[in-house]
Amino acid sequence: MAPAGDAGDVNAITTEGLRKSYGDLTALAGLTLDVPAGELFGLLGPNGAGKSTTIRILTGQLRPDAGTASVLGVDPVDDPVGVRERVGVLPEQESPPSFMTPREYFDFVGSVRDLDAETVDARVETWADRLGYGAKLDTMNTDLSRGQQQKVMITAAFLHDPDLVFIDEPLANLDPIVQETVKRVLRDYRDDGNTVFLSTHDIDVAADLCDRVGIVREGELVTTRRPAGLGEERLLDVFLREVGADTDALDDASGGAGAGVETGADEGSDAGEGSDADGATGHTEGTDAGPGPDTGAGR
Ligand SMILES: Nc1ncnc2c1ncn2[C@@H]1O[C@H](COP(=O)(O)OP(=O)(O)OP(=O)(O)O)[C@@H](O)[C@H]1O
Repeated sequence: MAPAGDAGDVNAITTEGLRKSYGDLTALAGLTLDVPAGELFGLLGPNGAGKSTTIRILTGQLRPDAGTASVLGVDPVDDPVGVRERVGVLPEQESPPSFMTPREYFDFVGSVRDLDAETVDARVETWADRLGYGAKLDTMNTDLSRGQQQKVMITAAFLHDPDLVFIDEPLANLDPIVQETVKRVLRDYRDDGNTVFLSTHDIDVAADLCDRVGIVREGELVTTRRPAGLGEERLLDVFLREVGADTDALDDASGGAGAGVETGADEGSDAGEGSDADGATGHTEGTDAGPGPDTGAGR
């Protein structure tokens, strides 16, 4: 774990002009962002906006076509293994291996992570207790519920005690009780001085959980906001405006709509037109009613 004093001192993640295309399809169109160490950051965007692509590049699974990135001071393009050694990763909808029990899976992860057996046992006990699935440690993974499998995957992502974790859609398909447990775990982890980078298309999750939210639209970061500092404005309103949503198509925007909305390419976004608070990151920083200007350089 990172020493508590490190929080906010440096950026855990920096990207500059990340671009990625799959054939003719542009998934990332120059994504620039900074995430300070010690922040619980959420990348929020509609389906297909480029969130998973961003995480895959930052975790060294995918090479960008252009642009630069630094993760805990390591370049994920030059040294993808170095990044993966330092961070925890929980991809969307990942399940533990069907032919193992959780305990066997953690032993496997521990050996890959070069952890001794005592350390693995102690950490597994702590995490299983914390997430409330200790009685299932020797049950086949296929016999676990979806929520229990997600808890196993969370434990695996945290097993080597990384300073930074990437989690793609952390609460998808989890019941409200498990969601609250996972939120608490992520907040506690942040409170210990570590960094969380999550992606979601769920505005309520982003608003409730994240210190700061970056809204991504068609492969570009169009604004960042601190949900706690929004005042009367709702993150939903900011999201709908920034992604250029066709609000006429929404039956009732105030009823939690927004996830999965279609983007209109040229409508309603002020991408790139607002004040650029830090001048260096090149993206629009939104009005921040929080403790100070949201420059992306501190919490
Ligand atoms: N391997 C691939 N080959 C071709 N196209 C891809 C590939 N991976 C992603 N894409 C496309 O790139 C775009 C961005 O995808 P990405 O998965 O990064 O979006 P996302 O914001 O994570 O979406 P979601 O919220 O639906 O998971 C989408 O249009 C997607 O169809």
